[in-house]
Amino acid sequence: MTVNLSLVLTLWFTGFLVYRLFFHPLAGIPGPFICKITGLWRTYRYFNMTWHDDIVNLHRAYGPVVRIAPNEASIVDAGAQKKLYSHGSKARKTSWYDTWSTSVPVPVFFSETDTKIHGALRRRVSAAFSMSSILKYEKYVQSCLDVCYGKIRKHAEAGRIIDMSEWTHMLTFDIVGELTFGQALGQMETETDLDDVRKTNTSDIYWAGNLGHMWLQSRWVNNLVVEWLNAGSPAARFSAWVFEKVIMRKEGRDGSDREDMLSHFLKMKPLGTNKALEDIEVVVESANVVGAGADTTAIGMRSCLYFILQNPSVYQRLQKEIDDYYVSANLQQPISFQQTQELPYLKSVIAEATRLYPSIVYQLLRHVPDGGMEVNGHFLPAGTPVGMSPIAANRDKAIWGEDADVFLPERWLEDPERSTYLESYNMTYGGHGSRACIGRNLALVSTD
Ligand code: HEM
Repeated sequence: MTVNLSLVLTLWFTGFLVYRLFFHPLAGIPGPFICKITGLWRTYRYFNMTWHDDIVNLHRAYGPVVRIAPNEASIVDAGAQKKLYSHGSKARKTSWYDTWSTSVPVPVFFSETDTKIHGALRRRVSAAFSMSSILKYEKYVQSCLDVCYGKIRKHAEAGRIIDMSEWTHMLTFDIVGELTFGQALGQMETETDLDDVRKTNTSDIYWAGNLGHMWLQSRWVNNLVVEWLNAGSPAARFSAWVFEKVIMRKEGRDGSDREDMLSHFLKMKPLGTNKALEDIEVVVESANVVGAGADTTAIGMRSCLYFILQNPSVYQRLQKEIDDYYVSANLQQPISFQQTQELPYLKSVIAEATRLYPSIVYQLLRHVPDGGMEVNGHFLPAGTPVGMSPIAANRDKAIWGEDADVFLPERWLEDPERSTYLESYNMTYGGHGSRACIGRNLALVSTD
């Protein structure tokens, strides 16, 4: 009996290996041997936080289509990019995104895979993210910048070392606080991680993102046992923090009397026709802004600072462009976002820095749409999970040229046609389709 069982298991395992290696629909796609057998290598690299290098190296080694797990291919290809991430794309998000929804009993528009429901969810909040809405809030962004500069100046004058990674993080959390809840989150004022909101949010993103490919996904960390042992899982603590803010606003206890994103969310129409808007729907949307907007924008700012400080000539040219503008416009107050749009070099430095180090580097997973897709001679059947990593796409030499890895703001200034072409392939904000970043305007106003 024991012999028979081990024989059956051996035969099953051999058949399983032979299928994955030779007969699977993705068998002909190149990639590391281990990835043809298991997805654990990719998941390990996600956890290891080296994916930004791994995925670029994989494409350099294996070409535009790489099998990164038995059932998953990574792509960098101009045609595929348009099919997956531009307007009118029929490609749906995969169940990897469920990892962001597990603790919430209502649809979340970041992770919703049904295109109709996603469209309705996105439409009801899109006005709050439009450029005209964000520009109405610009004075609150500026007030955060004033606090930031004032504090940094004081530390600099006292000869202290300033950790700009920390300051950009505090700054962007305060900005999203101003815009979402009508008040800064006290990060810069106290120079601490007040309420542990940054730590909780970072930990939530780390676990949810990395557990997305695993069975049970983020339930490994968002469950009653973890909550009991740890006074709340990261997601539960983060939601509870947002929930408290929503309830305080509803009960008039938060002291805010101005229009902000939360007031927009409280006026949203519920999705079901004869239902009342539930508090949890408002919590989800508010959490989206803080969760998806603060960390990403801080990373964008760090990318810009990194390249400016690494390149003294860029620093000098930028300084001159800004100084000249102040003189020619006889500007007495801080430059506004719309005025920064008249500074081509500044815009190109930001575009180039965030191209090379985009804030999100994981695979933006989609199912291949009906009819399948041909990429670089490989046929990918309909339904196959495929994805592009913004960093791999943004360093694709076929689009960006042999100098794709070089920081070259001038590439955006060569001629307007070339710059429009490059922007149409820029994946920093997830492409240009219906699932691209809704917070891009806020990110730009904060960074510029
Ligand atoms: C530099 C800053 C930012 C970058 C680089 C960035 C990048 C991205 C990317 C790549 C996606 C696509 C994700 C995917 O397909 O899996 C995305 C989606 C999204 N972003 Fe951003 N983001 C930034 C700032 C923000 C801000 C400030 C907010 C909120 C105020 C925000 C809210 C969202 C939301 C809600 C989605 C989901 C959109 C949907 O599925 O329809 N992001 N972002």
